Amino acid sequence: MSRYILRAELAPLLVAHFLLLLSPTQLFTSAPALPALLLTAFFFHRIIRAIVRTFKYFFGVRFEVKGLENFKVEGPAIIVSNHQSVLDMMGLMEVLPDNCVQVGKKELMYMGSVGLIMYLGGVIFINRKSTSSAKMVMSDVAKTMVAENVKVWVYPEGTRNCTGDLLPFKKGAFHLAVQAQVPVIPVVYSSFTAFYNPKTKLFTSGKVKVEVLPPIETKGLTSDDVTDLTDRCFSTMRETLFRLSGRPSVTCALAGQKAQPALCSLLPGR
Ligand SMILES: CCCCCCCCCCCCCCC(=O)SCCNC(=O)CCNC(=O)[C@H](O)C(C)(C)COP(=O)(O)OP(=O)(O)OC[C@H]1O[C@@H](n2cnc3c(N)ncnc32)[C@H](O)[C@@H]1OP(=O)(O)O
Ligand SMILES: CCCCCCCC/C=C\CCCCCCCC(=O)OC[C@@H](O)COP(=O)(O)O
Repeated sequence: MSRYILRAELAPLLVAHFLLLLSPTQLFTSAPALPALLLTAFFFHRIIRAIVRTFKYFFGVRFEVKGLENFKVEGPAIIVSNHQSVLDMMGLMEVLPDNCVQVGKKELMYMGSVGLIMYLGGVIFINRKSTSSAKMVMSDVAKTMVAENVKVWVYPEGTRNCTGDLLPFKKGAFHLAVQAQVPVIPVVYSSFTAFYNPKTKLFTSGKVKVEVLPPIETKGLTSDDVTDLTDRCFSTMRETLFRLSGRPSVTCALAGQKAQPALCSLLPGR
């Protein structure tokens, strides 16, 4: 089992933390608690996923998912998706494949219990302010994800963006895919703008369309191909985002070239 996933063996401590009933000593000495703790550790990901998936009923958000079969690639992969708000965590759990960890900014680790859940869940924390340190973490991940058969979920925009469009993609996810020679699987969530106001953080009920797109192979690609790969993925995801959000399609005349937003912002429909 993966080194990342194995962080979940600490999950029983989290249960105690929440329940505030048992001290760590009691936790480990209490014989009746042991099976429950082992079960929690073993099923940690499933438990968290199941809990977060219930949130949609309280928030009135519904998800319509297509293309889940595209996750059925043999072995590891990089999953890239658009990131609009913290509500994405519900969308993440709707489709999250097994043995998949996410890349997150390191500040999230210090969010108390939620940070602890993320740590235990195997989130790979990076320092966005230091490209060199983020690159070092990512190249370590490139080695271990193959050895341990783990999929890695990255938000290539690098920050939340609820404008109905995509921000320029950072290249880390694509370097990672090329270094590990694993496919990139794009996942697109339709725009929340119809039901969510990121400034006031107020939202009404709404439906989110999710599409898992076919894997993009990286076998044989080198670091020289990363910019092209990033642009290709950006164009495909942007077209899908617009289609799912019912926005006029961008047949980006520049898509075959460098289709990053600096250029696409010049197009009609923005
Ligand atoms: C069921 C289980 C429950 C578990 C618990 C629940 C889990 C929920 C967790 C949810 C987590 C959600 C987290 C959301 C976030 O935090 S999003 C923010 C953090 N994520 C990211 O930032 C990822 C995207 N960013 C990147 O990939 C960046 O590229 C980064 C690596 C951070 C570097 O940033 P920056 O310098 O700003 O970007 P550039 O892409 O422009 O890169 C600069 C140049 O460096 C080159 N580069 C980049 N990466 C590499 C690399 N790995 N190797 C070699 N070179 C690299 C890049 O090419 C640029 O150079 P050129 O311009 O091409 O010359
Ligand atoms: C007994 C257990 C009870 C469990 C309850 C479940 C709790 C939920 C668990 C895990 C999911 C929480 C994840 C919250 C992560 C927030 C992600 C997020 O949106 O971060 C912002 C970051 O991307 C970008 O930051 P900026 O836009 O640059 O600023």
